[in-house]
Amino acid sequence: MTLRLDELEFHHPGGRAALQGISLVIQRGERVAVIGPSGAGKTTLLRVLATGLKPTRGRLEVLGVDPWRLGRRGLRRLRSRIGMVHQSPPIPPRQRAVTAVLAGRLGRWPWWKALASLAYPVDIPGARAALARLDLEEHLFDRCDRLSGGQLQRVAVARVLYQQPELVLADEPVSSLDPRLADRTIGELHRDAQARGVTLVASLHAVDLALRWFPRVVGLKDGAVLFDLPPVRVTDGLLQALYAGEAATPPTQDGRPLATPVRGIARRPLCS
Ligand SMILES: Nc1ncnc2c1ncn2[C@@H]1O[C@H](COP(=O)(O)OP(=O)(O)OP(=O)(O)O)[C@@H](O)[C@H]1O
Repeated sequence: MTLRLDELEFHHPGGRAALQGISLVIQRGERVAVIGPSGAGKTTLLRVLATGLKPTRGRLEVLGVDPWRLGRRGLRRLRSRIGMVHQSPPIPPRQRAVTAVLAGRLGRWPWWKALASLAYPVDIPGARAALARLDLEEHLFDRCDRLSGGQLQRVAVARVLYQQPELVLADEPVSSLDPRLADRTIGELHRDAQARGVTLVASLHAVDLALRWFPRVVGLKDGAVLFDLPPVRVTDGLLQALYAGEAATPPTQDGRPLATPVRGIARRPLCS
C-alpha cells in the first residue's frame, strides 16, 4: 500500500478546516484523480501527501511509514521517493530546463554529484529524453524564465519523469496547457506510472480528463470526500452535487460541456 489516511484533518494557520475526516487507502500502482471545486482542498491534500504539511489530526501513512514519526534524515529520504508536480512549478527563473529536470534526482545522488550537477549538467541525455517525451527537446538549454507557463509546467512534469519516484503527486499539472497537450501530458504521466508500477495521484480541474484517464476518481468538496468511484459510476447527479454553486456545468479542459455521447467514451479510462 502506498497511502493510508485515517480520519485526517488539516487546518491552515488561522483558517478553518481545509481537510476534514478524510479516510482513504491507495494501493501501490493505483492511479487516482482528485476533482472538486475551487477551495475544495485538492492542493492541501496533495501537500499533506507530499509531507509538506503536517496533518492537524488523524493518521497518515506514506510509502509504508508515518512521515511525522521520522527524524529529519528519514523524512528527507522519504521525500526523495516522492515526486511532486506543482501547479506553479517552484523553479528558479534563471535555471536552464536541463538543470531543472536533473534536479529531480538531487535527493538521490551523493552530495558531490548533486553539487556537480548544479555547476554543469551531469546527465544531458537523460534530461533530453525526459523533455522529448513532452515535445520540449529543443528547449533543453533554454532558461526557465524564457519559457511560457505551459512549457514550464511540462518541464516540471519532465523532472518527475526523470526522477522516477515511487509516488507521483501532481497538483493540476496541466492547468496551463491546451486540450491536446493536456491529454498528451497526462498520458505520459500515466504511461510512466503504469510501466514502473508506481502510484499516481493527480488533482485536476478538468473533469473530462479525470474521467478519461483515471480508473479511480475522488470528488472532494469542502475538505471532505463526497465520492470515491471508478469513472463509469460518476453520475451527472454526483458531478452536479460536487460543483453545485460554482458553475452551471462541471469544468472541462476545452471549456465545452460534458456532452452525453462524448461522456460515454470519456468515462472509459484509457489506462486501466
Ligand atoms: N495558506 C493558507 N492559509 C489559510 N487558508 C488557506 C491557505 N491555503 C489554502 N487555504 C484555504 O484552504 C481551503 C482549501 O484550499 P486549497 O488550495 O487546498 O483548495 P483547492 O481545491 O486546491 O482550490 P483551487 O482549485 O482553487 O486550487 C480553502 O478554503 C482555502 O481558502
